[in-house]
Amino acid sequence: MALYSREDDVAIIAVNNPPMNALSHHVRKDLIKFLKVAEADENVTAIVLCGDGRTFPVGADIKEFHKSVSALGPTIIDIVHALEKSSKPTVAAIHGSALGGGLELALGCHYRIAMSTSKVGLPEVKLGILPGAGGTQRLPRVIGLDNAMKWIAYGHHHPAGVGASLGLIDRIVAKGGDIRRSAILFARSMVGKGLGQRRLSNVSVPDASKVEELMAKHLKEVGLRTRGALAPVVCLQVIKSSALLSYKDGLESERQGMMTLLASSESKAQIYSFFSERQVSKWNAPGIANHATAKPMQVRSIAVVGLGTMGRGIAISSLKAGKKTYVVELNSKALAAGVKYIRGYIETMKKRAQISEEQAAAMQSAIIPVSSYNGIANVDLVIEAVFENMKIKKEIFGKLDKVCKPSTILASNTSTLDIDEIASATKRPEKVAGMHFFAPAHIMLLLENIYGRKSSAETIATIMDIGKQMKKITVLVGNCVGFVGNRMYGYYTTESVFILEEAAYPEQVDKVLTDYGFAMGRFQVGDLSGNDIGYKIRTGLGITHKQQPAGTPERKRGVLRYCPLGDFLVEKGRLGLKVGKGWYKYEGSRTPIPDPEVRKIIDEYRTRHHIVPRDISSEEVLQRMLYPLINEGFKILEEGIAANPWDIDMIYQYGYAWPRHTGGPMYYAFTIGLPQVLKVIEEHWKAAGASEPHWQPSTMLTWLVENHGNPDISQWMPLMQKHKSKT
Ligand SMILES: CCCCCCCCCCCCC[C@H](O)CC(=O)SCCNC(=O)CCNC(=O)[C@H](O)C(C)(C)COP(=O)(O)OP(=O)(O)OC[C@H]1O[C@@H](n2cnc3c(N)ncnc32)[C@H](O)[C@@H]1OP(=O)(O)O
Ligand SMILES: NC(=O)c1ccc[n+]([C@@H]2O[C@H](COP(=O)([O-])OP(=O)(O)OC[C@H]3O[C@@H](n4cnc5c(N)ncnc54)[C@H](O)[C@@H]3O)[C@@H](O)[C@H]2O)c1
Repeated sequence: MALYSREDDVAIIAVNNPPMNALSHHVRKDLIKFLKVAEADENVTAIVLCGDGRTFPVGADIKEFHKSVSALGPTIIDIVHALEKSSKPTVAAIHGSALGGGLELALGCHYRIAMSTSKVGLPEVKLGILPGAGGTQRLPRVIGLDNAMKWIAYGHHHPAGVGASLGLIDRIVAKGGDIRRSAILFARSMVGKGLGQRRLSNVSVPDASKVEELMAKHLKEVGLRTRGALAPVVCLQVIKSSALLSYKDGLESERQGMMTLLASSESKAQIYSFFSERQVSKWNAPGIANHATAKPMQVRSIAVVGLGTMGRGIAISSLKAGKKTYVVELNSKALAAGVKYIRGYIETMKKRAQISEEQAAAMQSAIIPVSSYNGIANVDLVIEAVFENMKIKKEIFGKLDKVCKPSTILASNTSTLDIDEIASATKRPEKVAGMHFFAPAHIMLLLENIYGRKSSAETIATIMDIGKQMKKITVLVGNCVGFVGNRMYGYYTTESVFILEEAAYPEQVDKVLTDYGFAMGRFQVGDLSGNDIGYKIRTGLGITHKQQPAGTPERKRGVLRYCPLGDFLVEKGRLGLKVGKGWYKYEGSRTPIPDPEVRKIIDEYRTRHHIVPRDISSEEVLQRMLYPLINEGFKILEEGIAANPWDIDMIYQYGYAWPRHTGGPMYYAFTIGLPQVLKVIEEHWKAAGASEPHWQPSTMLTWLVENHGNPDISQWMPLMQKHKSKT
């Protein structure tokens, strides 16, 4: 709802719809009603619009989208027009954030004042839609076409100070000031001044003459940065109309653009992603605990053991979260190198103004270098990030168990190993868990937390809370080889080399993936992270080409199909970008260049095995890359390793750069339709048989299709649970 009050001659209309003052239908009804009251009251000379509680409205109520209620009048644009038409000065008093429809309301006001700490923006594009209450027409009239294109096509939130420098905000109220009082005084001071040019629909776009040039520039940038997504392109086209058409016709173009986007699968996927991102924090470890019942332990200090690629980033994340951070290497040279990197990185963040001088100083003084486990006896949490080797990890956990105080939680950053086996090296398995960060750990937003068979409720709640404090998208999963992310990814890479064998070169496969929306294809990613990583894992499993006794068939490992092309590359020193060659070659930059040498390796291999390469369609490549991964996702759900399909989707969006506008592997399967996905998987299974188990259809997928067709993704788990409880 909204609240109406008077401060002498100034009417105050405050949106009151906790937690974020979203502009739900009932709020819109109140706003229009109170604007009429204020307009009719002759004792009112000016009107202040504000938000109660945490914030100014942050936009339309996203829960109403794709439901008819979002279209029910009064709409936000009706309120924008009522604010603008008012004969009395209207002032938006912004605290917290003014986003989306919230900022559009503010653009309807004649004036805008904001707290210096506030954020403003039109982030609709991140929901796969556009600002649909006049924002595409009004923002360019204030901040110019060039800025508006940037703001709307990327949807970033901007500090109010930046808005002020562009003329969007008329006055800034310093931190600690009273925004409502300032707005009342400001509104009163504007009474009697002309409102004509304050009504944005009357104003023209300042840089309208540059429209074609700006359009070309932004379309190019958007194409590169938000590959494959429709909304940024439609946003730009609609903003363009603000420079070419009347306000009224521009609004019509905005309405049509909105209708197109609302009907797209992309907006549904993005809205799903918005809620999924928030849903994952409501974790559940069945039979142990959940987010509502378990209490985290207070963690003041964290020790990071191993300062290689991962440990350094984890230590920076810990320092950013304000923790006293012990950094551990047994070898003094390795310790010094790790500490130097961490200290240097903090200074770089300071230089780039990503952190203040005080924060940098606090982080520097919170680093405690240690070269023996005894030095970390009293820490609250240890995160181990040493070599991926079970024997070494068990040895370290055994030692940590003896040295650390009984309450210390011991976590491993292993990317594949069994958490229960690691825990078995301690006498405190209830205090052991996995915290799987992604490289680079201080940049990547995903944290995949793993609970073991014996992890306690408090341990799980604590690692989830630490993820939140580190500002990560933190997803809780159960224990299995590779957990959720890497277990599924394994089949993606397996199938990719099978495609090379049969039909395509790396650049062809990668092109299909980038056309789908990935920033990079599978082979470019391999080169970037290092082809030796996978090689080490395969070596651990004893399956690389080199490890096989003479006479072993090149294309078989036991009964399973195998393709050694990745082994050949590594054995020829083609480790990836770091050495300038891998699946591609690199000539002094990160740009991958298709390499005739790689083609030769593939061609010779095909000839040796009498494989005649065949034509392969992009559709087949995409299905073969994505469907085994999806199939494995269903197996993971079936086994209870992930509690919900959106947990998997968030792992893929934030850990593996899955294009957000398709929602994630599980949501994408829902979009395609489960029956169609199952049909393709079954065809491959029939053709490949037991030698390619990743094509064996998941029982859950099969059951869902046979009994429910393509049920809504929100129903997959309830339907399965109901079914299981009956059987
Ligand atoms: C059937 C066909 C009909 C066709 C008719 C079409 C007509 C449609 C006309 C539409 C006009 C469009 C108007 C406008 O242009 C569109 C919009 O405004 S879209 C919304 C734009 N705004 C945003 O995207 C902001 C979203 N929110 C955030 O980014 C963050 O919440 C925040 C503001 C940065 C704060 O972050 P945090 O502090 O971390 O808080 P949380 O994110 O955890 O949020 C707390 C809680 O609030 C819920 N919530 C937040 N914003 C909204 C919202 N806009 N609507 C609904 N709910 C919201 C959030 O989900 C959390 O709740 P929980 O999920 O934990 O229960
Ligand atoms: N590199 C990645 O992309 C990535 C991603 C996610 C998870 N992981 C996992 O993180 C862990 C570390 O990987 P990495 O890539 O950082 O390895 P790395 O080889 O870069 O670093 C390992 C570090 O551990 C140190 N070390 C070894 N034994 C030690 C001991 N007993 N005590 C203290 N320090 C010791 C080494 O000196 C080295 O600095 C592995 O389990 C790996 O699977 C790696």
